[in-house]
Amino acid sequence: MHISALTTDFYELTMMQGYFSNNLNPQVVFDMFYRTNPFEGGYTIFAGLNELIDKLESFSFSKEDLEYLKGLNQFTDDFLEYLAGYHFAGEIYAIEEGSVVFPGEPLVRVHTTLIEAQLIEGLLLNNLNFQSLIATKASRMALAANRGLLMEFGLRRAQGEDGALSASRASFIGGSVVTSNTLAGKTYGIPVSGTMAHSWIMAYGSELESFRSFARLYPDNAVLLIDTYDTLGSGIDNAIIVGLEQKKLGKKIGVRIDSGDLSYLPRVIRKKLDDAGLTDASICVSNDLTEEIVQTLIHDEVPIDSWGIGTHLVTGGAQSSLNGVYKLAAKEGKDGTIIPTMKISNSFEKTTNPGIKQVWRFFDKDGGALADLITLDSEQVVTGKNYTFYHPFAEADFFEMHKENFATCVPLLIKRMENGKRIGEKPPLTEIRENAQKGLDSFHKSYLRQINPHIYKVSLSSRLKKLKMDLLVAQRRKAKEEEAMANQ
Ligand SMILES: Nc1ncnc2c1ncn2[C@@H]1O[C@H](COP(=O)(O)OP(=O)(O)OP(=O)(O)O)[C@@H](O)[C@H]1O
Ligand SMILES: O=P(O)(O)OC[C@H]1O[C@H](OP(=O)(O)OP(=O)(O)O)[C@H](O)[C@@H]1O
Ligand SMILES: O=C(O)c1cccnc1
Repeated sequence: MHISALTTDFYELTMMQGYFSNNLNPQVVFDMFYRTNPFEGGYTIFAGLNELIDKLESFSFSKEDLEYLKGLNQFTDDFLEYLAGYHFAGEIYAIEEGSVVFPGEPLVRVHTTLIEAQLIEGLLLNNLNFQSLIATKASRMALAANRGLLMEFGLRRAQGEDGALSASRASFIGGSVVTSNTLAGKTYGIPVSGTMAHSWIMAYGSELESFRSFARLYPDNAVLLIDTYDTLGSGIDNAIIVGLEQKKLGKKIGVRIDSGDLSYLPRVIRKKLDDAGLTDASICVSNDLTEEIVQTLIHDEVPIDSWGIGTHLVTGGAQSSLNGVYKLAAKEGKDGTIIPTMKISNSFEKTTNPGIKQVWRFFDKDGGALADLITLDSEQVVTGKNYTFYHPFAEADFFEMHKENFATCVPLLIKRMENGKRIGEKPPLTEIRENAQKGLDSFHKSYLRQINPHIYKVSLSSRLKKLKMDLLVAQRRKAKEEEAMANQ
């Protein structure tokens, strides 16, 4: 999957040229993390990683790309020559794609040279932010639908056809079952499916004739759209006529309702289908569905078997982006040692966590997730020991994780790329999807609920907390000394 290395913010290139000409190119570690869960929810599904790895493997500048850059008259021949030979040669540590993740945790660690690390920021954030947003939205919709059949119909409403394609991938990871986007079927192996448009019915002389024709053509997947003229006046009656004909052939039908009161209509239609002996006919609904509408309909026990959702699934609806960022966490000093770095902000919440870090997830004996601990990578976390979990922002808050209270602890960041190449096999999308479903199952449902979810605790180890505080104090002392010097 070749992506031009011009897929970068222009300031990366100007900074890179500066580093290049000043001979400033130490080894660095960048972290990708996000600060708040989307949709006011309690979690995020991490998605986009394996596509990012594919893209990084071939991220390079073509001859035309370099000519374009030359034409901007801002780059030296030496630097352009360097770019001509550029390919990503770093290491990537990342949490497994499909995992349930939380704010503040490093989801990806990039270990490479400063110049290389800078170039990939836009590509990395674009892939991970968007796909994680949509996978999370899909999982919320699938949970709201009580794991009912979620059909992704987003192509016509997504942000560009490329946005539609990656949204189909992410949505499948999060919990949709089929896509209407045929290219997503071919590209990712997602099952494709669909019903029929109003134009099908309107193209025929009669609604009945159009239903009959479709059912004969596609006897194993005939979902008849019953709201073109009059849902209760003609649509359902014609669907029942065709349904009974198909039943004699040993086939079942479905109906789709795309307008009207989606709480009232399915109940009436279910009764009519059942009374006609078509108890196995399915009911699909669509029309600007949101997770809130889905949840309300499920709560009201409306008899719906499948949900066709486009707009609010593939765009994120009310929230159209995830706020993932990419920050320098460590750099190589002059003597080759690794120096932890942090972005110090006036707000403690925006102050980053320094150093090369690991994330450990603690589980109880039944496999239930208890809390996550961010540690320095050099720390060993084992069972049979007590751990103090420090609040990431509230300086005086902590709790004790006693050794009797957890059964296992697992490191989440694993090396996925070395020398710019993927380690191991690329997992099939179905495996990533299963990982997401298994991950969700390991959390108490209070963390997953749509409104006011319980806050899952992500904490700092005592060593990481001490490093952070030491760096903060050192930085403040330095600032005070500089101020005093300036006032002399
Ligand atoms: N992320 C965190 N890391 C460490 N300590 C935390 C964190 N969040 C909360 N605490 C501390 O843990 C204790 C319990 O926290 P809080 O009251 O927020 O959670 P709770 O919802 O009541 O607890 P629980 O989830 O155990 O039911 C408090 O002392 C609090 O300061
Ligand atoms: O509503 P969404 O969640 O985006 O889902 C996709 C919608 O696309 C189709 O409608 P179409 O574009 O034909 O317009 P319509 O609503 O007028 O039928 C379909 O009938 C759904 O209603
Ligand atoms: O197959 C369908 O029913 C479908 C596909 C895309 C958009 N709306 C509906």
